[in-house]
This record gives sequence, structure tokens and C-alpha cells, in this order.
Amino acid sequence: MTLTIEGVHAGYGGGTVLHGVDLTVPEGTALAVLGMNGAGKTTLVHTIAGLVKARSGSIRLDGAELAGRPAHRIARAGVALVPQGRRVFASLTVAEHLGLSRRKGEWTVPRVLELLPRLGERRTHRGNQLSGGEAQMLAIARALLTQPRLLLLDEPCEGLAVDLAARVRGVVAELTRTGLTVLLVEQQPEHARAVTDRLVVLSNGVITERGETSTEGVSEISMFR
Ligand SMILES: Nc1ncnc2c1ncn2[C@@H]1O[C@H](COP(=O)(O)OP(=O)(O)OP(=O)(O)O)[C@@H](O)[C@H]1O
Repeated sequence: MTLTIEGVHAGYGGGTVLHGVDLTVPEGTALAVLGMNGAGKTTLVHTIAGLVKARSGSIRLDGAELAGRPAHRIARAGVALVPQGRRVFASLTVAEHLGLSRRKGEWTVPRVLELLPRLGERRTHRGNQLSGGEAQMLAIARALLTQPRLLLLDEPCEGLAVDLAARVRGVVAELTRTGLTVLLVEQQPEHARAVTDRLVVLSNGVITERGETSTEGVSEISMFR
């Protein structure tokens, strides 16, 4: 499904964090949102998921307006968020997590475990027994079992060792190949380049750069703004 965001303002209490964000992620492509700490990246994905209310503007999934809908209805429309910091339950096993998240659809537990085999080996482990990389894989698995059409990933490689971060990026790239639409929040341009088609830079709640991730590298992004 294609995500189209136009003129979105959002914030907390009296403060505004997003000052008119516009972006499009065509179906089956991946867009990276880069930006410094505090730029508003998490606020943006939370606003898409309905966890933060858009004060104005439009957020559409294949033309259907999501802005103003409650989070559970946005989830039902096909939007899944893999939150920053994974948020797995310490006392639940991997199998229990998967059972809780499951909805009927093309992403079955066996299919998810085929994509993320390490989780299969860790089925009986509890959340607090998982490594950071395993917890991240579990967070992705949970999101997939909700049968998303748009996957929002908030800094999935944060805090992971280099090899595990590369594995997570490989999984994200694989998901895009299955036709999922992906919006990836990343701090590091070279990580974004490995898995996304395009990128935007968010700075103080506005998009200041837009580019394509070329094979020559993000330092030579072809600007199309
Ligand atoms: N729940 C909240 N209540 C009030 N202000 C918040 C809340 N969450 C975030 N903010 C503020 O909104 C601004 C943007 O934060 P946000 O987490 O969206 O940035 P970010 O780009 O995701 O940063 P990071 O890379 O550190 O995760 C910051 O000034 C932050 O302090």
C-alpha cells in the first residue's frame, strides 16, 4: 500500500514537534527517515500509527485517511510499528509473544520463523533471556504476524553489534522484496543506504533533504527536491 503524508503537524501538550511533514512511500518500496536526536523521527512514526494525534494534515494509506483514527483501527488497516527499544515482555517466552500477536493472514508463525530462524531456536526463552538482536527479531516477528501492509521500524539497529545490525538490515531488505511498504527510521545514512530506495532528512520537524540511495553512496545522493 502507498503511504502519503501531507502537511502533518503534531506534538505534545503545548509544543509542536512536526511542522508540516510531506512524504510518500510507494507500495513495495522502502523510505528511510534520517535525522539527529530529537528531530521528530519517533514522533512521525507514532503519528502515522495513531499513538500521537495529528493536529492537522493528512496521512493516507492507498487513499484511505488514517489521521484522526484511533491506533487500533490504524493497526487493523494494515500499519504495524516496530518500536524503538523493542518492547518485548521480560517474562513471556518467544512462543507466547508470537501467539499473542498472531492474526490470520499470509504471515504465519512458520513463515516468520523461516525468515527469522534464530527465533525458532529460542522459542522457549523468555524476553529477558534474549540478546538485543534476538529481541529485535522478535519485535519484527510480532509486527509481521499482525499482517501489515505498511511496516514502521524505529531505529531497529540501535545498540546492536555490527553483525547483528547487518542481519536486521538483511531482514528489512527481504521484507521489501515481499512487497511490503517500509518506513525505516535510522540514525546512520550508510545503514539506510543498504536497505532503502530513498531517504529523507528530518530536522526540527521539517524535511530538509530528499534523496535517492544510489550505489555510489549517500554522500552523493541525487537530490530531487
Ligand atoms: N511524550 C513526549 N512528551 C513531550 N515531548 C516529547 C515526547 N516525546 C518526544 N518529545 C519531544 O519531541 C521532540 C522530538 O522527539 P522524537 O523522539 O520524536 O525525536 P527523534 O528524532 O525520534 O529522536 P531520537 O533519535 O533521540 O529517538 C523532542 O524534543 C522530545 O523531547
